Amino acid sequence: MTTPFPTGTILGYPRIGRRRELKRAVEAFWRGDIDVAELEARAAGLRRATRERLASLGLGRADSSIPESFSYYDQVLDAAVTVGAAQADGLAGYFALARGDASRAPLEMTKWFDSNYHYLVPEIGPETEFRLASDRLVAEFLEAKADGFLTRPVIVGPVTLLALAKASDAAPEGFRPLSRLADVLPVYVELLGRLAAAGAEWAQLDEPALVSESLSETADELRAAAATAYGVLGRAQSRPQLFVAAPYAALGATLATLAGTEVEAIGVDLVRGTIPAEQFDCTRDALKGKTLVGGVVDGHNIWRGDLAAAFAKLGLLRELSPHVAASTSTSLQHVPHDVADEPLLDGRLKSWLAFADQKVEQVATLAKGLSEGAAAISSALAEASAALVDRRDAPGVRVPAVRERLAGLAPAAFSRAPYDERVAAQQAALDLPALPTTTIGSFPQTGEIRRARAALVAGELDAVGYEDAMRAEISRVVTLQEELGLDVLVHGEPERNDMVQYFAEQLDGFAVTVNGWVQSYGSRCTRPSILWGDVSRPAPMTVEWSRFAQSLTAKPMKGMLTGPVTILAWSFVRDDQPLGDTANQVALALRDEIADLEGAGIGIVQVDEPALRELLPLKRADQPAYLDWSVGSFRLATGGARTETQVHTHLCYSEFGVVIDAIRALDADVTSIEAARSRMEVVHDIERSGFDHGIGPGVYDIHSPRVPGVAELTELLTLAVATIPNRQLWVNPDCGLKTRGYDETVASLRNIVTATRAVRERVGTGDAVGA
Ligand SMILES: CN1c2c(nc(N)[nH]c2=O)NC[C@@H]1CNc1ccc(C(=O)N[C@@H](CCC(=O)N[C@@H](CCC(=O)N[C@@H](CCC(=O)O)C(=O)O)C(=O)O)C(=O)O)cc1
Ligand SMILES: N[C@@H](CCS)C(=O)O
Ligand SMILES: [Zn+2]
Repeated sequence: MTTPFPTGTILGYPRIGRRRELKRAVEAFWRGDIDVAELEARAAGLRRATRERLASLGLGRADSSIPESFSYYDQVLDAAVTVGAAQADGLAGYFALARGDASRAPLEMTKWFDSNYHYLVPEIGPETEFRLASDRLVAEFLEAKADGFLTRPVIVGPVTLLALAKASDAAPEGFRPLSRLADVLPVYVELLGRLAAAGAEWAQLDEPALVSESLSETADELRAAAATAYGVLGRAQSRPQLFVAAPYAALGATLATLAGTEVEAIGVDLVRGTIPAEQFDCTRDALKGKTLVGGVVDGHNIWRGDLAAAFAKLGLLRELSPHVAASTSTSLQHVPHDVADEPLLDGRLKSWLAFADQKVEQVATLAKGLSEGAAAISSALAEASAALVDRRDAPGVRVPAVRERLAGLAPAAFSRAPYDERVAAQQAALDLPALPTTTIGSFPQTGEIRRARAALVAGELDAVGYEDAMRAEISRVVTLQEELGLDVLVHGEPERNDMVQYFAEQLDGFAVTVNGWVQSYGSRCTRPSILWGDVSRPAPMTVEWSRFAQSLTAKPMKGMLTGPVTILAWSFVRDDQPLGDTANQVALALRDEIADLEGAGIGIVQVDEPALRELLPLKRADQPAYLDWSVGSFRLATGGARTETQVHTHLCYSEFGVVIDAIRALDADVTSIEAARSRMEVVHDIERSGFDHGIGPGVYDIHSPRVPGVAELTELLTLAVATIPNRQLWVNPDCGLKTRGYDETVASLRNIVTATRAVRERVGTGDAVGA
C-alpha cells in the first residue's frame, strides 16, 4: 500500500541552526574542544529541533513532508562519500576532504548553481570504485522514525553528482565523470533498497543539473542521462517512491523525459521557470498519475511574495495532472530561519518578508488551498496581497533624486580613458617592480577583532574605543606587510563584519539582520542584507580608514570596495524592478566613494566582483542581457576614476573561461582571480583568450589551513610566467585572508614574497602593467 505524496512540502531546510549551533559544534570539533560523540550528539539535537519546528509550522509528522536534508558540511560531498566516490574515514576524514590536511589538498569548491552557496567538487575517474560507503541517510531516517517522524530522505541525484564532478588526475584527457553513470546507479539502487527496508515511503533525489545550461554536458546529454538514471532507479525492485526535484530554473523538455520513467513525483521550479503551453499536451499524457510538485514559493529570496499568484500557478499544474503538491522552488538553505527572530527590523519591512519558517507556513497554506479549495485560504492570500500593495507605496522605495540622477547619465559615464593611456599614467604615478605582490584585501579576522565589534554592538565599547582598536589593527597589518616586503598594501578590512553587509549598513535603501544567518560554505555563514528601496550614499563609507592606512606607509595603499553586482548577489534584492536598475543605483554610490578615495590620496582602488559569475543565468538565452547590465554597473562605478588611478577587480569561485569576455569588458586595469586549487589551469584560458590587462592568478589557496611551500609557489609562478607576458602578471593569494589565522598567513605570504623574488631574478625585471 503506497502513500500519496504530501500536498505541501519544502525541498530542504537550513541546517546551520537558528543560532548557528552546527557551525559552533563543527568548529569546536575542529579545534579539538569536543570529541566526535559530542559533535554527533549536538547534530542529532539540531535535527530533532528542526523536525519539531517544521511540524509546528504545518508540515506533517507522518506523511513524508519533512525532508531529511541535514549535512555536516555539504550535500554534494555527502553524496560523493555515500557512493564511495570520495573516501572518508569517519567524520574527521569527511572534514579532511573538505578542508585538506597535512597529507592532502582539499577538494575544489565552487558555486552551487546561481546561489551564494558553495559545494565541493568530487573527483571521479575511470578508476573510481563506486560502493555504498555510508549509511548516514538511513541512520538519520531511523533517528527520525524513533522520534515518531516519517521523514523523506534527500540526496543529490546521480546525474547531478556526476555532472558536477571533475575528472580525477588519473583520468585520461577528455574523460567525463557522467560516463560512469551506469556504474554509480547500482549504488543508488542499493541505497534506495536500504531506505525502503528502513521504512521510508518517499525519497527525494535532487537533480538541479537537469535545468542548467552552464555545465559541460549539453541539455540533450543531460536529458539522456536522466532517462537512463531514472529508468534504472524507477525499476529498482525495492525502493521508496521517488521524488525527483529539479530546482533553480525551468526543466524544459526533461519534464516529459522524467514523466516517461517510473518515478512517482517530479518537482519543477515555477519561480525561475515555467512550463510552456506547448509542453502541456505531451507532458499530460506522459505524467500518468504522477504527482507534480510545484515549486511556487521562492527558496532564493526573502520576499513574502504574491501568494495568490503562487496558488494560481498550482491551479495551472492541475491541468497537467490531478496530483499536484505545493513546494518551495529550491531548498530553503538559501534563506535565514525566521523573520520573527529579528528584533531590530522595522515592523513595516517585516510585514513584507518571509524567511524559511514563514515560507514553510506559506507552503502549508497553499497545501490547505489545494485540499480544501481557495475559499479556505482566502484571508491568507488577501493579507499577502495587501503587504505587496503596502510595499509598493512605502516611503524610500522610490526616491525621485536617485531616479533623476540615473536617468540623466550620459554614455561617457561608463568609460575611462583608453587603456594604453591609463597604463602610461599609472606607470608614472606608481613605482612597482615586475610581478608586483599584493593581497586581496582582508587580513585575518581575529577573535579579538570580532569581540571588539560584538562589544560595540552590545554597547560595552564606545565608538571611540572601537575605532582605536581598528586603527591599532590596521597599523599592525601595515607594519607586517612592510616587513614581509609586499609591494601594494591593504589596510586589512578589520572594520568590516562582511564585505557586503559593511556597505549595506551605510547605504540608504538597505536593512540588515541580527540573526539572519545563511550558510555560505561548510561552517561559514553570512547575513545577507535586504535591499528594499532606492539606494544612495549619505556619507563616505571607507575613506577615513584608507586615508589612515595610507598615512602609515610610503607604499601604495589599495582602497577596497565591493562592486555593485556582488552587493546585489549577496543581498536579498527587491524584486519589483529590473536588477540592472538597482545595480546602477549602487554603482553611483560607489562612484562617489571612489572620487572621495582619490581625494584622500588613494591611487589604487580595488572593486571586488567575486559574484560576477554567480548571477550568470543558467539559461544561455538570458546570459547576454545579464552580462550587459552587470558589466555596465561595474563600469558606471569605476568610470569616473582618474586616468592615473589604477582600478583593480577581484573574482573568486569562478571558472575564468566562462566569464572571460565579461572580465575583459569590465576594463579593470588589474584583475586578481582564484587559481591555486586548480593549480593554475586558468593561465591557459588567459593565454588563449588574449587577455592583455594586468592579471593576478592566485597562488595561495586561502580556503585551506595549508601553508604553500616556496618550491610549490615557485613552480606555480614559473608556470604563470611561461604562459602569460611578465608585464601583465601580478602575484597574490586566491582571495582575502579573513578566514585564516595569523601564523599560516604570515608564513604563506613570506613564502610568496620569497618565491616571487626568485622568479623575478630568473625572468628579469620587465615593467609590470601600470608599474
Ligand atoms: C568571500 N565570500 C563572501 C560571500 N558572501 C558574503 N556576503 N561575504 C563574503 O565574504 N560569498 C562567497 C565568499 C565565501 N564566503 C564566506 C562567507 C562567510 C565567511 C565568514 O567568515 N563568515 C563569518 C561571519 C562573518 C561576520 O558576519 N562576522 C560578524 C559577526 C561575527 C560573529 O559571529 N560574532 C560572534 C561574537 C564575536 C566572537 O566572540 O567571536 C557572535 O555573533 O556570536 C563580525 O565580524 O562582526 C563566519 O563566522 O561564518 C567567509 C567566507
Ligand atoms: N576584499 C575581499 C574580497 C573577498 S572575495 C577580501 O579580501 O576578503
Ligand atoms: Zn575573493
